[in-house]
Amino acid sequence: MSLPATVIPLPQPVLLPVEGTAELFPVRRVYCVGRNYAEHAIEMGHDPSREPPFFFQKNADNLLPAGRDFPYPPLSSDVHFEVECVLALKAGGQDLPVDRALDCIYGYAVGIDFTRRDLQAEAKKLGRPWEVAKAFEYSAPVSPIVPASKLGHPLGGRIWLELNGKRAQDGDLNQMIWKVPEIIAELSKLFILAPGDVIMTGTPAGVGAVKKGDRVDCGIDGIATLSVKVA
Ligand SMILES: CC(=O)CC(=O)C(=O)O
Repeated sequence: MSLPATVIPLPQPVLLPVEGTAELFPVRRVYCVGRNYAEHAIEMGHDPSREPPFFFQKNADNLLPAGRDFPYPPLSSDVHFEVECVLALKAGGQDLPVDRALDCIYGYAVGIDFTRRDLQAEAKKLGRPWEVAKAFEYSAPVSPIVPASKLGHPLGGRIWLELNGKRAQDGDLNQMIWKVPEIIAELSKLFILAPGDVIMTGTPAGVGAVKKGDRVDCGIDGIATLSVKVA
């Protein structure tokens, strides 16, 4: 089928590499879970027993495929790393039951939710949205996606991040407050999920600032690793 003529060039699709194949994963939306690990909620000054996790979004074209440097963004002097387990969906729907949620997952990756913490603090103080802190250019480096057909659906696994070779974040996927099927079910109450959606599932404790020249290595044991230079 040929595409209709457009008045401006068509935006480029966002395509992520898939481990073990030359075929690519096309991205539709990027959802993120906030404060999904109790110790991270506490380090950010919140009580996880009183406030459940919540959602926010990044833009699809904020994803930065592996192998590229992360350019330090403008208008911030406090950019933080947050390592996360990333889900890539092959199916979606609305009001999905928890026991069908895993069927929606195409694969898993490790990613970083870079955050302009100073702008986030200001937004929180003023009751404003978080996009300026979260949804900026190149703010989400992500490893190649590993298909669940090869991996299965990991319930646990060490998730870690090293800054210049020193371990900063060290958690386990089994520490998530909302587990992966619950995240998908909760999100599908709010939005119609679809193939191509990507979900960043929250970060464990130990977040911290980067500066130009830093090297960030992160991974989820048994799933993927990712190395990013801050340029
Ligand atoms: C406090 C945050 O930046 C929220 C977030 O991204 C997370 O908890 O993960």
